[in-house]
Amino acid sequence: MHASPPFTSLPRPDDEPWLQQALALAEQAIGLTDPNPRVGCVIVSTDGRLLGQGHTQAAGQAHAEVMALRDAQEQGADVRGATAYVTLEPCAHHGRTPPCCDALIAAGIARVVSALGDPNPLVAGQGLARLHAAGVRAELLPVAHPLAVAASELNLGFLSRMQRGRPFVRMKVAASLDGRTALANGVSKWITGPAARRDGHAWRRRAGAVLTGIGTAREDDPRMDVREVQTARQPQRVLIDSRLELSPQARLLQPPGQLLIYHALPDPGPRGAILAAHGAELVATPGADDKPGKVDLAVAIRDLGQRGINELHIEAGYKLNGSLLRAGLVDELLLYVAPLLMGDGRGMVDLGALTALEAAPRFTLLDSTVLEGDLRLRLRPAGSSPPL
Ligand SMILES: NC(=O)C1=CN([C@@H]2O[C@H](COP(=O)(O)OP(=O)(O)OC[C@H]3O[C@@H](n4cnc5c(N)ncnc54)[C@H](OP(=O)(O)O)[C@@H]3O)[C@@H](O)[C@H]2O)C=CC1
Ligand SMILES: Nc1c(N[C@@H]2O[C@H](COP(=O)(O)O)[C@@H](O)[C@H]2O)[nH]c(=O)[nH]c1=O
Repeated sequence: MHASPPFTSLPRPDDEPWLQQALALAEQAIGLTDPNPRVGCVIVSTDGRLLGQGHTQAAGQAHAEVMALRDAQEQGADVRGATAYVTLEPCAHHGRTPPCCDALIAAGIARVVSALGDPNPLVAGQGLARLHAAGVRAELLPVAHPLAVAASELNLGFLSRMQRGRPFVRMKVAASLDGRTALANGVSKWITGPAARRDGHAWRRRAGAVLTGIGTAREDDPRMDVREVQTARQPQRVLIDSRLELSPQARLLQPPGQLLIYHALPDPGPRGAILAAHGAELVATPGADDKPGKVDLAVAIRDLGQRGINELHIEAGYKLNGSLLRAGLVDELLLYVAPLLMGDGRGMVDLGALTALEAAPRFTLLDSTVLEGDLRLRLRPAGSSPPL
């Protein structure tokens, strides 16, 4: 969903470092802006001086363009005639804050270079059109430009929600060399080392919600919060618990008011009442006839999109992982492999017995990194394309 020409144009060579800087600012908005996108803005004078910069704040607060204009003002810089580099098309609509386009126009900005068009089909292109109509030179990078790709990777969750109505789903798994995620008796702490676990928390922090299954809740009594890295807010915690079997003593219910449970019961009954009294929000999403008594995972994930969740982080056991993968609901696999063998035990993903390799899900490797002796692989389903 991008504005049509005449806006699309290749950046000039001297634009690229400023766009990179705007992207670096946008990265600072990770874990802060949900449900809004992560946006950075840099304002530069015609003779190449940095006048102001900023990134989007928490939802309801200032957007990147306003932060950059404020920064310039605080420094006494005159932004008339300057160029604003933004990682996402400035908004033209009144949301919780006034339109950024108007702020840029009022400040006398002469040129706006945007890495990405607004993916919201209801408003796409309107920001650039409004700037253009006000005499501002509005430019948009071609979608395949590496800086446009970097901007969309940073906002995959927002793009996914706008274009597919559901979050970008990242499944995290910590496994042994022989692909085990728990011993046969359910013990799984810890397979990976501290650096890999800290890295896992950085990915939790990035997400608007962390989702697990009742099997994991039962065996591990996990907290599913962000503790190992600093964060401005905790992601929403989500449990798939078809029959509302969660113990009221579960750590997921602490602190109260932060757990969302999808279940499949026609009537939540006394168990539901107890969980609700412990602060859980219960949502019935019963499956269709082929999965009676089970949560409809696609419906639950779509509901999370409606609640403003851009990136959804899954940390579940092999059963739920298998159901999500088979339903085509997984966009990325974050796999930590630790150098140990665990013998008989639980695998990563329950796919049942496949009879042909053609039916085996294949992945494309995005990147790999070593974290103090553990290996992290980031993979996407082969043939899938990100929601650009
Ligand atoms: N190393 C790692 O990265 C991790 C390891 N683990 C380990 O995994 C083990 C738990 O695994 P597991 O029991 O598979 O736990 P899960 O978290 O996968 O939860 C299992 C539950 O998910 C439900 N489920 C599966 N598919 C669906 C569906 N389509 N709709 C609704 N519900 C569904 C099942 O419900 P139903 O019973 O109705 O079929 C089942 O009860 C523990 O030992 C834990 O330590 C857990 C997380 C991460
Ligand atoms: N065993 C294992 C992981 N397991 C995941 O971490 C969860 C515990 O989360 P918390 O209670 O917040 O600390 C657990 O339920 C499971 O989902 N993660 C890893 O990075 N490495 C590991 O070796």
